[in-house]
Amino acid sequence: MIIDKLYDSVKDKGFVCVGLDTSLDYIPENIKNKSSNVADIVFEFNKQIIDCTNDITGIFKVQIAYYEAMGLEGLKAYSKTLKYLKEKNALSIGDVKRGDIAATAKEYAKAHFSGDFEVDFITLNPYMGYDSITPYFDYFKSGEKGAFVLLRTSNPGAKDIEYLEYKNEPLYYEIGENIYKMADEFIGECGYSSLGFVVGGTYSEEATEIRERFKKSFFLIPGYGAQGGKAEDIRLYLDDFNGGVVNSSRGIITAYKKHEDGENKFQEYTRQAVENMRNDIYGKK
Ligand SMILES: O=C(O)c1cc(=O)[nH]c(=O)n1[C@@H]1O[C@H](COP(=O)(O)O)[C@@H](O)[C@H]1O
Repeated sequence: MIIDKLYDSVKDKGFVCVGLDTSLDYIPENIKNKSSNVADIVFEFNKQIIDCTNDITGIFKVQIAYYEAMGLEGLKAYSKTLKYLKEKNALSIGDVKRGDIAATAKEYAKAHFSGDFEVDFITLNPYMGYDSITPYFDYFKSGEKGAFVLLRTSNPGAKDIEYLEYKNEPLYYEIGENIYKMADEFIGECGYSSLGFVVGGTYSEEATEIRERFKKSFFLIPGYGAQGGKAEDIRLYLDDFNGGVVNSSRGIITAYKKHEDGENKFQEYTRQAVENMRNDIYGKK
C-alpha cells in the first residue's frame, strides 16, 4: 500500500511536507534571469527546493492552483515537477481538492493518478457526498495510490460549515466517521489507511479527540508557518512523530526572503527552514 511507503518515508526522512505552492512572486531574480520561459523558471525553482530538502522531507505537496494560474506553461512546470519528484524517489501529493459527481470523479482519478499529472496522493473535498469519493477506490485498492479527504480545515471559514452542529457535535465528525469506515478497506501493514484526512494545524481544541477517534487515519496537517499553526498543537495530531505529515509552503519556499543574502544562498536558507520546522515540532528548540 502507498501508505506504507509514506510511513517508511516519514520514518527515514521525517514528517515535513514541503509545499510547492510556487508563485512567480516567490522566485529569486537570479533564477528568473536564467530563462525567458515561465515553465523553465518555475521548474528550476522547484528543482532547487527538491534538491536541497529531499533527504529531510517525507513528502512534497504541489498545489495545482498556482500552476493553473500560469496557464499552459504553469501546467507544464507542474507535470515536470511531478516527474522529477518520481525520479528522485520522492513521494507526491497533488493538492487538487476535487469533489464532483461520480462520472466526473472517475475522470479526475484518471487525470491525477495516471498520465502527465500522476501523483501518489491527492486531496479530496467530501461536501458533494460519498459518491464523489468512492470513484477513486479502485486506485486505492491497487495499493498504488491514496488520498486525503478534508476533515477539519485550517482556515477561519472552517467554522462556517464543518462546525455546524449535528447529533450534538461538529458536522465534520459525522463525515469523518463515515469515511473512516470506508478507509478500513485500504489499511496497510503500518496500520494506517491509504485514505486519510486533512486536519488543519491551526486549531487544537479537538486535536486529542481527533487523533484518538481516527487512530488508523494518516493526517495531512497544513497550517504551520504562514498560517500560524503552533508546534505544540501540531504534535498532538502526530503519533510518535509519524501518522501524519506537516505541510508548510510559504514558510519554506519564501524563507530566503528574510535574509539580505537570501537570493545567493537560496538553497541553504530553504533547507534551514525545513530543519528549523523539524526541530520546532520535535521540541528541540
Ligand atoms: O488541503 C490542504 O493542503 C489544505 C487544507 C487546509 O485546511 N488548509 C490549507 O492551507 N491547505 C493547503 O496547505 C497549503 C498551506 O500553505 P502555507 O499557508 O503557505 O503553508 C496550501 O497549499 C493550502 O491550499
